[in-house]
Amino acid sequence: MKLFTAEQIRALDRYTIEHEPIASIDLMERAAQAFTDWFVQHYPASRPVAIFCGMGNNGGDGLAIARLLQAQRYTVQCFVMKLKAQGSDDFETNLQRLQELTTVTLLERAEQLPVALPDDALLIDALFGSGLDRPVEGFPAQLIQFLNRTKLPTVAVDIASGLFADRPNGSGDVIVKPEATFSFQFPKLAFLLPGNAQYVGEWYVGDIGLHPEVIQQTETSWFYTDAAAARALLQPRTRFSHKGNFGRALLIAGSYGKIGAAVLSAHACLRAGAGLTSALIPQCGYKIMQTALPEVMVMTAGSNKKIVSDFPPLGAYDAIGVGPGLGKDFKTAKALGGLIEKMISPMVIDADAINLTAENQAWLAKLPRQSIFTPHPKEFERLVGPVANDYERLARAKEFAQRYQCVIVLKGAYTAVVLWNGEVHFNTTGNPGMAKGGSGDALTGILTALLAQEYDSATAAKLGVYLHGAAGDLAAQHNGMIAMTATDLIEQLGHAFEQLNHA
Ligand SMILES: NC(=O)C1=CN([C@@H]2O[C@H](COP(=O)(O)OP(=O)(O)OC[C@H]3O[C@@H](n4cnc5c(N)ncnc54)[C@H](O)[C@@H]3O)[C@@H](O)[C@H]2O)[C@@H](O)CC1
Ligand SMILES: Nc1ncnc2c1ncn2[C@@H]1O[C@H](COP(=O)(O)OP(=O)(O)O)[C@@H](O)[C@H]1O
Ligand SMILES: [K+]
Repeated sequence: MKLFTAEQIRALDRYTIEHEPIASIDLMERAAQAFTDWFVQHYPASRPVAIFCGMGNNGGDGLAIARLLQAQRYTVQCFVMKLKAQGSDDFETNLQRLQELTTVTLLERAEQLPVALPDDALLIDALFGSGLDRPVEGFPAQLIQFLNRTKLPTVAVDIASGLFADRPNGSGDVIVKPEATFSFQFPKLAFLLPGNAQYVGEWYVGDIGLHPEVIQQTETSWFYTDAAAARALLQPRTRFSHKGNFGRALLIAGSYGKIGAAVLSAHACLRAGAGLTSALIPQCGYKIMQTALPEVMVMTAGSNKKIVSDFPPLGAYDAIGVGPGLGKDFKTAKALGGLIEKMISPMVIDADAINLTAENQAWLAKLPRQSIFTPHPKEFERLVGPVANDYERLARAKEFAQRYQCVIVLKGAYTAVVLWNGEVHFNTTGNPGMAKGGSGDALTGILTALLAQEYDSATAAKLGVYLHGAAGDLAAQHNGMIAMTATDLIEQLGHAFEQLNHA
């Protein structure tokens, strides 16, 4: 699915108005109706509702929502933040329509705050939408601070007031903190960035019927991978397949005390469908791996029993994943540098292999094209240096992926898969139960398995990240987010594939 900037969404609105055609006031009514339909499913009519409206089209939505909720027997109080004499045309029309039914309270200055609200009120924030063009100051900021201080559950219309849809806010910006956001047609880029979590809450998207043709034609480099998008990436496994079709995968992982990382990544590799899974691990892990995973072929190499310090010829493998629990011994580093020089097919580079690459930046030029890096935010900063905010992180990842023709998987909630062609694909699966040691090791195994099955790097990364999160979601259903482990996630991979197959 595509993601668009606020400016592009405005253009899509305009095109729809002109070509559907539909009057802009009717498009606003459609948006307000979509919000209202969602709202009545989530919040009971027994709770009083207070709606705070600005004077642009977001405020116009708020006024229409007030009228529609009243028709659904909600008790609604409506406030308009009056900053100027005249609002947008559709705001004014909706103001008139509402005032024929009920009184609207105008808020113009700080002395009118605090506004008395029932203890069980639900707040709807329709002060500013995607038309926000500067940080909020003065009276609007005081009003937002008041709303946040009430601690009453708040739902944002389209986007929380004060939050920029597609560029960074300043650290002191005043922004509504909603428990949920209901957005029109598309999620905003801002929703997918970790720094904005408190300004988004749970987000939902409602279809308002923007013109499908123009959505298809409008170019973007931002996407998100939902079930339909992931389903389209899946290759069928035919009746006549044999293990040779599904590739030989190798994990290079583990060190003394971290053999578990090697076991987890090899286990995930098996469950993600590699034909043959091998592991190159330190000698001290030999029995552990053979016992834990009899399906995995194990090699040990090097004189130091605690680390992997020597790589035998590895030409026989279709895909190699390196890094989980590997450690950063200088002998390991030397062997890894040699491997990177020799390899020609894409590799998965995770954890300590990322940290070692960060310390040996000369390797980057020699890296097989289309290799996949899987850094969490700290590992990414080791690779490229400090970044100031989520937007800069994405920009730096794009630069890096383009320069070294690789894929960067920026891990976190809404993991971003950044491709060498400049595309960014946000993942939609996963949950905080995965923020636990071992989840990342599982991802490395999955990606290596998909590369071994001849998925190209971009597809492997998008599909693998989706399946990893989907398996994490199933593990959370069965074990709960608190108790679930990386092994639980891996054991759900089969169900995650099945679920996707039938999506
Ligand atoms: N036809 C459309 O364009 C549709 C638009 N919709 C709604 O329209 C919204 C966008 O409407 P608008 O473009 O009118 O924008 P807003 O409603 O976000 O408000 C923009 C107004 O606020 C002013 N403003 C911006 N930042 C400010 C600040 N920091 N302090 C004080 N004033 C500030 C602007 O100068 C402008 O007058 C969307 O978020 C959505 O809710 C929906 O009704 C769907 C259809
Ligand atoms: N809140 C969250 N929502 C979704 N996925 C998450 C969340 N927190 C962590 N994850 C996922 O869990 C994995 C953690 O990986 P990583 O940080 O490398 O941990 P480890 O190395 O301990 O396994 C990543 O794939 C990340 O995207
Ligand atoms: K809003």
